[in-house]
Amino acid sequence: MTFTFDARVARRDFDVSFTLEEGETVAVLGPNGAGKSTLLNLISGLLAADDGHAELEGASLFDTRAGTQHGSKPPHQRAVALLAQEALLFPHLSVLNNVAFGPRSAGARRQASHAAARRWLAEVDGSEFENRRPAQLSGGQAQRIAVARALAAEPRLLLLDEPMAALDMAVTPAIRRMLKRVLAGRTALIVTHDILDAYTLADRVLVIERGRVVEDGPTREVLERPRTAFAAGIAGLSILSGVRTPTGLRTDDGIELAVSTGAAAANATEWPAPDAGTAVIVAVRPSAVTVSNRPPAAAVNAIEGVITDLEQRGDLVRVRTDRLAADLTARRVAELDLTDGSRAWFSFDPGAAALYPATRPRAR
Ligand SMILES: Nc1ncnc2c1ncn2[C@@H]1O[C@H](COP(=O)(O)OP(=O)(O)OP(=O)(O)O)[C@@H](O)[C@H]1O
Repeated sequence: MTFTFDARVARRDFDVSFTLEEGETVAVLGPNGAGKSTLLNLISGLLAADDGHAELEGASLFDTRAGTQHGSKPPHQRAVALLAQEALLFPHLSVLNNVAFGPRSAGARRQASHAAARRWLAEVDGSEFENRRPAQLSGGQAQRIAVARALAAEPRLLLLDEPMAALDMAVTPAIRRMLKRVLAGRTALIVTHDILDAYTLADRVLVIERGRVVEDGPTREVLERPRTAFAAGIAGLSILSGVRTPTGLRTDDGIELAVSTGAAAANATEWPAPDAGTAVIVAVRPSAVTVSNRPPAAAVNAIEGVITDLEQRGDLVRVRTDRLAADLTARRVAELDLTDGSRAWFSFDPGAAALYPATRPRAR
């Protein structure tokens, strides 16, 4: 294990433990106020835990169990680099000297630190800016330089706090590509609200809610078989929980649903279908859901819902209820006269849903 973390902060109701393998990039997802920044601040040394310990490649970052002599290491001695939303470059230094700052602070001579800085600038496609001042860079260019500066300090763990959130949408694909390159094989945690970042950059996903880890698993596993409403929401799926029956499941509110789990099913589970009686979850894509004003005669799975929200998404409208959501054309929404608070029937084909155990098998 490269990194072990276990900490509590009572005044923030925070209690989180997890480990990272060498070279693993993990996306941290969670709603506002969940504790994502608290986690990064504890690791980087900007916040002290009431109780807990963290170890990076055998070196203790903090350990409340060990008494004062093994207490908390100051941030600059942790071999951890934190990349914030804003680039936060030193305004009075050139780009080259910004990137050379880490190696210089670690004792490298001017020439060696400049050579290292040029290597990292090339890595982020930022060589052409080496003589500029931060004020002469666009947001995307500044963020590239901030990445080079963080990496030039040769951290053993890189923390990224929504690194693309403050950028113009037009530059995010290029920055995401650059991050994919530099994060390959690097031990890193990236806080993001973006499912594309998670898929592109992370091997694994941790979902944090109310100061607790509520999901932890390989990226595809968490985003394609979510167990919590938050993960389902970010993955754009509707989930219903219930108990496995011979033909599908009975939801917690007593609705019988049929779900095909054979190899021919669209979302066949990768492990044997759960036994009857076990707690299961069914996930349905809004694009697979049909909406009608009356109970559909032939539909196997039909659930009546009260519409809570209508959201225009490109050429479709996502119609949400407290149970299922559907993507419909605006014309269809008008034909069905759907508005907030109105009732409708939402149905889906048994082969269009994924059924899986409510508890995730342990990844490791
Ligand atoms: N400086 C602070 N002092 C006291 N409580 C704080 C402080 N900062 C955050 N909190 C509380 O700690 C909890 C976790 O907040 P945190 O900022 O870590 O969440 P977050 O997941 O990073 O949220 P966001 O996505 O909004 O940035 C919240 O209840 C928050 O109100």
